[in-house]
Amino acid sequence: MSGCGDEHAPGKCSVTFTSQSRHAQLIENGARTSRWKSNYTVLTKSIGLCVGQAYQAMSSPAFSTSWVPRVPYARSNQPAPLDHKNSFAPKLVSDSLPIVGSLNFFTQRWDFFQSAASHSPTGQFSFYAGRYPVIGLSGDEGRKVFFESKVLNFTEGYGALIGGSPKTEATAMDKPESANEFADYFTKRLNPLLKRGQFQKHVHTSLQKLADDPTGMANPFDSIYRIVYQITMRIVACNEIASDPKMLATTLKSFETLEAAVSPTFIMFPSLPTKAKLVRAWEGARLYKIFQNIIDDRKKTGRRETDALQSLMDQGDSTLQIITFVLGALFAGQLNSGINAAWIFVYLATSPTWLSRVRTEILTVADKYTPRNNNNSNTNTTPLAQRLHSIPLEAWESEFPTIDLCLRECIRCQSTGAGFRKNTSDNAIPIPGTGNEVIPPGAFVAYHLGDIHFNPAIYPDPSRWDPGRYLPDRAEDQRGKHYYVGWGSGRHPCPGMKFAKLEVTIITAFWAAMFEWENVDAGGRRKVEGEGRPELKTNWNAHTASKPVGEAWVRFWTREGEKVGL
Ligand code: HEM
Repeated sequence: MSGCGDEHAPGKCSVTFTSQSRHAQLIENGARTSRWKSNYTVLTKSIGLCVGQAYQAMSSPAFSTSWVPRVPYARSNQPAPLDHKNSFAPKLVSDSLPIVGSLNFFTQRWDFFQSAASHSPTGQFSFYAGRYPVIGLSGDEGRKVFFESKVLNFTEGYGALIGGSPKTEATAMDKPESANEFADYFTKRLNPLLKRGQFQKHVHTSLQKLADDPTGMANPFDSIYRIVYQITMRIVACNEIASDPKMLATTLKSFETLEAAVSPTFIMFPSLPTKAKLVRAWEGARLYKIFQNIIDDRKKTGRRETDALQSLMDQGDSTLQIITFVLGALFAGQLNSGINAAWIFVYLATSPTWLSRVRTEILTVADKYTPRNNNNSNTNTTPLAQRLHSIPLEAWESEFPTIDLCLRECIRCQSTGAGFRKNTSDNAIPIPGTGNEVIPPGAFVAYHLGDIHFNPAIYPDPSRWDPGRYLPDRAEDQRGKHYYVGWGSGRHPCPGMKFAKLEVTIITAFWAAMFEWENVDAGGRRKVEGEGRPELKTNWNAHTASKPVGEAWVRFWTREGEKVGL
């Protein structure tokens, strides 16, 4: 494999994704001897194919080399067809076409999962996504296997079924849990960055700019989404981009193009040069180049900044590790955090009860850290938003349980996608409760989060946004194992949760402290909506958290009396 350190490998070498820094070092050495060759390899093998895949990018801390012996098809790039006669794979769905497999998996994902599960006697089923054999899991037992099995590989599952090809002969075969190593690496890098994040300052400044807009109208899926992007860029990446509106816009556009460039044909025919693949290679290369130029410039000129990029460089991380961390954080976090941060405002506008609870919480915490004034009267003229600057990081993390409930419920309502894994072991994995059904070696596995989150038996009236579900008297999420999987569960909990919660909590608190708002149509007319039932609809067939169906507008104005507190 060119440009990936062949010269270091006595045997066959392939590009895989592991968290082994030794491997990253080999890549770096390769890059020094043949920079263009290496860039090209990274571009095609890593950025073009993988950066557009949020989870896979997150799980690829280093574009590393490995040379492992040839292995059976469970580990090969050629998926073997399911053998229903001998392997006890669950029932094959009826709409499986040659070559393309089940088209509804691509076009009507949630409908497809529901229908397939309901037509199988055990609730488990098989289908093909293009040429990939997939076992669809559902129900308590299916969910347990999905989230708990040690031999189901996270990276390879997402790699193939989000778009791109699974990695061949991956070291993950020998160490199925290598993805966790990355999660550890990621958490170690992320946590110190959060400490000096100065979130409040950045959020307040961005919202003040929004307040200057004379129309008093905003699309939260645009403005809040951008604020999340800018903060994420500041916390996990570099000042050069975060402080430059033009670079922010360019990189966000590349990110969105990459994110959108997933087509069924891309998954069905991963080796064909489809348009989606070319777009991803092109945009991925642009992003890669932008970061590489910044790193190179700092190294060449000795210029230093106080930002995440600098601390990663100072810790001796390689360029590839840095870029993988930064892009990985953006791809795993931006969509989920940006979309959910925007939905919170839409939902809160429908619910005076929860908005009032949120405001009470904000005021209580503000009062705790910045009493209204010394003689304890209500005459403090410091704006509430200003007072929020004194709240310490630890308090933002732990003293906003109401906002946390609101976010938790947003995530449940927006969990439209499926999770993926691959059985990379040589053994069939039994699915308990099905008699003898198994996940054959080499098969992919899919679990739709809606199976639990949209289940009316677990979450009554599931399309209604209702944070009270999680209060102790109802505790709908606590009545069974993995009943709430919005932050992942079992073997792959989300390492970005703390960061995402912090971001969303601070944005929500500042927004609610500064503004009143209501959901309106494009002409500014107020929508008539039931509590927790916005007119905007979620596309439950979407593949990830996504912008709502139809245009989303809020009309907002500065809070009366804001200057004297609530
Ligand atoms: C509201 C925001 C977020 C939500 C709802 C969310 C949700 C999730 C979920 C459900 C998983 C598990 C997927 C599975 O089991 O198949 C996951 C994993 C992951 N998330 Fe998040 N996430 C969010 C934000 C972030 C952010 C901001 C980052 C990084 C900065 C991040 C990084 C990751 C990584 C690296 C993994 C893979 C963990 C592993 O390899 O074991 N996430 N996330």
